[in-house]
Amino acid sequence: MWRISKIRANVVLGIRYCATEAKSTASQITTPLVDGIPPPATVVRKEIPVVKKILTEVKEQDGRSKIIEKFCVFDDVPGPRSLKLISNIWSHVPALSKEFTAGALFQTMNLGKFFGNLLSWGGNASFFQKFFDVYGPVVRLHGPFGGDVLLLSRPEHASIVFRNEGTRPVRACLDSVEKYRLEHRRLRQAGPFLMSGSAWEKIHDSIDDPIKTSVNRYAKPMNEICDEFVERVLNIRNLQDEVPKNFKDEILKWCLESMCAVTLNRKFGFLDTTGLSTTSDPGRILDGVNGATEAIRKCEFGFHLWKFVETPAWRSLVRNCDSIDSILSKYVERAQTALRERKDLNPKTADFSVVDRLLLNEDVLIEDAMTVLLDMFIIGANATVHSVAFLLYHLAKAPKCQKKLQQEIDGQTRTELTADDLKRMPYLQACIKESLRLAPPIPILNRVLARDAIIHKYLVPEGTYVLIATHLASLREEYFEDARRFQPERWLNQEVGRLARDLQEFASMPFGHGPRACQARELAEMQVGLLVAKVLKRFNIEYNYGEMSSSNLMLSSPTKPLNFTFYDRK
Ligand code: HEM
Repeated sequence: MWRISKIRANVVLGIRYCATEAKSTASQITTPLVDGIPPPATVVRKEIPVVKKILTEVKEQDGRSKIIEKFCVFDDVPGPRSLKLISNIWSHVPALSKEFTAGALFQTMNLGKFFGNLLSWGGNASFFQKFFDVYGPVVRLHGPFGGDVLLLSRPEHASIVFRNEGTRPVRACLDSVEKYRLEHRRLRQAGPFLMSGSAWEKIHDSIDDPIKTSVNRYAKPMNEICDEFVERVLNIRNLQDEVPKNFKDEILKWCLESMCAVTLNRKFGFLDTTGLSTTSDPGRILDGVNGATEAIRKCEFGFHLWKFVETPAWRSLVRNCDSIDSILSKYVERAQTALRERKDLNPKTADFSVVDRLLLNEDVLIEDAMTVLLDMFIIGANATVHSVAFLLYHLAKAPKCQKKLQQEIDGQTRTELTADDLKRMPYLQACIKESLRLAPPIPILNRVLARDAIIHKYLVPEGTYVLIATHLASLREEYFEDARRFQPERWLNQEVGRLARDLQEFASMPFGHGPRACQARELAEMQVGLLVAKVLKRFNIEYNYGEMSSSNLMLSSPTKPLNFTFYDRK
């Protein structure tokens, strides 16, 4: 087999023809707004310069030549010219340059004055849509501080990226959290979400089994915590049966309690009927998670000034992460002491939490276990809360679907549901998938290409940083009929959407793909499904405040207060 790099090294035949002058045309489409992603309104579509495809001819060993591929070189990938200009200026400032940094793109985004109307974005994937509307399905951004970025969204392109991500795929994100751990705390690891290479593989393997087995092991406490959540709703709703505007905090409390049960096998009392004292451990964890999330969003978005000076957002990140760390480390140390006193240390026969299992692993230090915990409590919890919020919202807005789901839930006679029970509820599973299709908590995946790949007939070199706006693909009519409608039934059919079977999985990827896909997918699906099943068993839900969308590319969250109305079911 000829490798692409070899092809490049060989003869490249053909002449690149001059680009035609860019013209502008306008098109108008009106479809409803979904999750903050407006359909392309008045789009000034640039005519992409026509570049003649290049015939690639390779010399075979016997000296004969053979044309094996047609492609365009990477330089031909269209993208905003002004960025190229900025790139040239900034390339003279090597101190700012960092390869593969996700920040490059977000810094780029802030240079909005160069894009005129492109700047009017809502902080979510709609920004990317504007690039695609102007430049087509494959867009190259010349990162001003180094590291070009390739923007994609289509399933056929995503499938190529994932085929070429290698066995230890590299994902780049959350530089601020990485700096906090590696430079500020001087830990040896940045955490499972952020690490790469063999260190990532080691920690990945060490948490895989503990997380997966916790799904069944902790079904009982997870059920009890969902029941407490239902009680909490009864306690906090007003005379009109509406819950307070800060209901997102209640979902976060449920999620953290559930997370503590699984990771530390311990009850914290986040959902206590008497409320949470801000000085209690659960109160401080809640504040810490909220504060850290906000600080990370601020740091990751816009200019990464905190890389050079201590900005208020950076200080807040440090303060909040330190606070969560100091509380949780107390419990991790207690878990370690308890383990020393235990006689049966065989994970197959004894009952161990995720943290116990990590501590029993000789390769894992306490500080490694802490980074795992913090990733779960900040990144995992935010994704779960977002998923629950939008599932409740979509069901509230689709009463027929809500009723159909309630019928399925009522068919369950057991009060304590296991992951298997939930899997046997196809409509519930379809509702979860559909809600995640419309509002994925992580709307953009990223990878660094592990080898050269041909994407849309462009030869994209190894090492290119690729952003895949998977959310935008999920909203395309080409792939899903009536794509902006919450229609769980579509997942019950054999043929989902309009794509060939091998591409269907790339049209909606809320948990990512490949070796770096979400490690807690089963756990998260269990938690979300269980909570919604318990809530709908007890209540009918309404949401009376218009359309909800989500903001932020990093740790995204609903844009409106979640003051649902929970009516008792008759
Ligand atoms: C419904 C809720 C959740 C969603 C939609 C979600 C989604 C994702 C996505 C999209 C990724 C990146 C995948 C990729 O780049 O291909 C990811 C990674 C990850 N998630 Fe989740 N997640 C959720 C909940 C959780 C929870 C609750 C935990 C922990 C208890 C968790 C732990 C992780 C970890 C450790 C990774 C990094 C995996 C790696 O890089 O090796 N997630 N998640």
